[in-house]
Amino acid sequence: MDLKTSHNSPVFVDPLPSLALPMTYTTPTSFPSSGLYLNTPKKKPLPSKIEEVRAAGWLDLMLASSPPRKRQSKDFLPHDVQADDLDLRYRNWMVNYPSALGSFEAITELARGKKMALFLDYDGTLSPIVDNPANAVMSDEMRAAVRHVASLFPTAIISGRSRDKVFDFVKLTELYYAGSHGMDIMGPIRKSESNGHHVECVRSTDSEGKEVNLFQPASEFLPMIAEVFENLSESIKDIEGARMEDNKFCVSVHYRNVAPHDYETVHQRVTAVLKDYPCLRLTHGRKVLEVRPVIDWNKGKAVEFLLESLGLNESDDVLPIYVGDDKTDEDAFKVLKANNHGFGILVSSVPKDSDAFYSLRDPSEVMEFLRTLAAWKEGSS
Ligand SMILES: O=P(O)(O)OC[C@H]1O[C@H](O[C@H]2O[C@H](CO)[C@@H](O)[C@H](O)[C@H]2O)[C@H](O)[C@@H](O)[C@@H]1O
Repeated sequence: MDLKTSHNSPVFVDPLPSLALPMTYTTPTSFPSSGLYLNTPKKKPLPSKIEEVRAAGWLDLMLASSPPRKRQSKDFLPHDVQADDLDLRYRNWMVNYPSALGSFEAITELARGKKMALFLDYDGTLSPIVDNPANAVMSDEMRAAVRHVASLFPTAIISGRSRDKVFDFVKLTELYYAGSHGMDIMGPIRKSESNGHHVECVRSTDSEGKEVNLFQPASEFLPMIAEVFENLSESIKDIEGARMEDNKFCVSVHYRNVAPHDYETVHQRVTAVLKDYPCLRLTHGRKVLEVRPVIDWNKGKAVEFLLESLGLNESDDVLPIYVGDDKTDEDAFKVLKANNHGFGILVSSVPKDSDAFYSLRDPSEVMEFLRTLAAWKEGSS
């Protein structure tokens, strides 16, 4: 999908294969009017051949998504040779994406004399990937490591989950939280009232009564998201292992526990429901299809927004670091790279292309990195 609006308007480019739709759709009765909203042009029916190719693209993504966890991959590998091959490929890949732990000295060189700001994804970064999303708890050790860095640097968690849910897992009041892929941000009261995004914030209070800014650029989509959640739940209810998750401004359709021969059915059912919702789009994460509003907002924009709120956006003496494992985190890596302002760290145990600069293998390495960062900061101040 490649929607480009006229000059001065938001641009949204989605690198993923387009949905095999909409063939036709009805205009929703309540049409969100947010300035961030991108009008989807009416599409002509596509020839069925192209539809098949596009659907096949999604199927490939669904099959390839999310590497098996370590224990499982050993079960699948018939020979140690294959494990060695994987390891060799990983080590070759690390030439381009060096370990943030192995390169810690270089990172501290970059950080010297600068204010650091930390942005952390949740699933797959602070908690390991598990079969049931409700069980993706954070360990006490990880919580202590996050609390420690948050006492030393401004720290935010930016997750695809709803903000409330991610807070329930993390339970730390000293952080900022952005849920629903950045569409629900509870951040500090902005230092400057001028804002390049021309967005509106609402004053609110956090769980401790502290004054905060609440920014929800997709709030007009809430009724539509609630409706699509119901329709999708109904539509996939007979697919064994498929699971819905309500993330407030977006919806997840999980297929981690679905048999691979049913992946196509999951995709078909989801796209069939979405035909009636042209202002919602589908993206793909780790064994999850994510439905969200077509607005020009993502984790990258959330990082820019939070940096601005913290008064850290226009200064050369700031080093933002974003740690994440998923495709949606790439938007944040891209922003830091494009602005030449800080860098991303990709959490991955397999080689993959990324706009991150460094890598870490898994959440346990993330924890070690956070601890090392805190120890360095304390030792240097
Ligand atoms: O931005 P994130 O914090 O990484 O959230 C992205 C999605 O994460 C969760 O799903 C993923 O983790 C689950 C628990 O380990 C796993 O079961 C699932 O297969 C993964 O895709 C979350 O449940 C989703 O709603 C988020 O969109």
